[in-house]
Amino acid sequence: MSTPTTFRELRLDGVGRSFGGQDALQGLDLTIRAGEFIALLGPSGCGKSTALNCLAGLLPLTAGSIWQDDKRVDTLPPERRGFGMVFQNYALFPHMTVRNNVAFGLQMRRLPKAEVTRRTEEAIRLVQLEEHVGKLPGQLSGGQQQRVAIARAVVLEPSLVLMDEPLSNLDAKLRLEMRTEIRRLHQSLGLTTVYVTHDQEEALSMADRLVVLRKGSVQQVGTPEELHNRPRNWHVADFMGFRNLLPATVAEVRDDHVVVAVGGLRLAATPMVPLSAGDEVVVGVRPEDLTVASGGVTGGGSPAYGSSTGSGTSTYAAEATIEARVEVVEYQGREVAVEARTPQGVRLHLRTAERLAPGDTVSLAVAPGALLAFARGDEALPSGAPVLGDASEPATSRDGVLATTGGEVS
Ligand SMILES: Nc1ncnc2c1ncn2[C@@H]1O[C@H](COP(=O)(O)OP(=O)(O)OP(=O)(O)O)[C@@H](O)[C@H]1O
Repeated sequence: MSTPTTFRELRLDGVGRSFGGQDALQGLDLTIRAGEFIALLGPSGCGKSTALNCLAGLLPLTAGSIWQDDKRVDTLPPERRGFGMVFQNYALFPHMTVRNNVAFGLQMRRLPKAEVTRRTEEAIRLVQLEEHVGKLPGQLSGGQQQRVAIARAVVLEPSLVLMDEPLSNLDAKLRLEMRTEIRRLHQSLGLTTVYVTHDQEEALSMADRLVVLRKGSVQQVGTPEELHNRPRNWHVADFMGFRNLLPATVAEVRDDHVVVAVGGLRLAATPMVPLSAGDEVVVGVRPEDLTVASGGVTGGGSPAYGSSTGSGTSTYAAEATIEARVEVVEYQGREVAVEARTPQGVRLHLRTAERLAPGDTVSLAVAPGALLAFARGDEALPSGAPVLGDASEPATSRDGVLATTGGEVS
């Protein structure tokens, strides 16, 4: 089956939608190139589904326009846009077999019987459901049902496929399998796909480009690598796994980094925006970029993991370190997720293969370049953000600054 993409690009121009005067989506500018896989990503209520429904034609716009090359399409009804849709609730016809569910759209188009049969069989083969063609949806697993929904959408050879959290009803293992499956179909059929999810891992692993939304506004558009390495602001960073977000003050501006005062510590950070001394910022680092310094564990806690003197995993042992006391340890297979607190009251999240136990004291180092500094803005940090002691009074001298900029953030 070939799915000819019938446009070069689809352009959203200042697209907005409000409900009773409240903006659910505002000023969405986005150009989707044919063949791209775009993920709309963001927390619940940020406007992802609104954006998708505007694209689909299920919601009229209250601002802006949508263009397929030179043709305006936001004024067309859904059925004339030629887009395929796959939703979280796959809404298959329960009394129809898999074959008939997939064939239904083609029959509605009154295509010749032989063509309906040929295209239906091909779509079923693509989603690997040949053995199940005669079954009713109720006789299939959730993943198989979702495959039927995908076959039903792609059999119509849509110019654009819209997917709204299609995997959220599936268990963790199936979700992983279907991710690969959807990506494979996207590639092999040459589809153009817009995929809504709140799962950053899903978005990063599947999409060519991500659009991060927050409160109805675009925060950043970029490739997975760009968003992962250079989140534009701390809201995007929060979504990209920077679990440690701390309010801080810029103490000094140096050539390629800034020194920030944070919870009684002085740390070197990579500025994500131009900064001056005295600026209020948010600094962020991922749990996996906080490493336990060599020989940096002192036992003393409960034996949940067996307290350890730790052989150390850090390559930055020569640098200054942050002392913290382990409070919570969660087993996560090869690694543990740890919550620890500094004497100044800074709560930190880290991931480590060290066998830590609550009560242990650890010396932590920040991986070079991994601490990023963002403009503060006037919004509260996310709940669960580390708790601070006194951030205004650096306790350590200039010599105690953690050198974190040995490796540039690309
Ligand atoms: N029909 C509606 N009437 C009024 N408000 C609405 C309507 N649909 C959505 N909203 C509001 O618009 C905002 C964005 O909703 P939307 O469903 O697009 O978010 P979302 O990012 O898809 O969230 P989720 O992941 O929870 O589905 C929310 O504040 C929501 O309450």
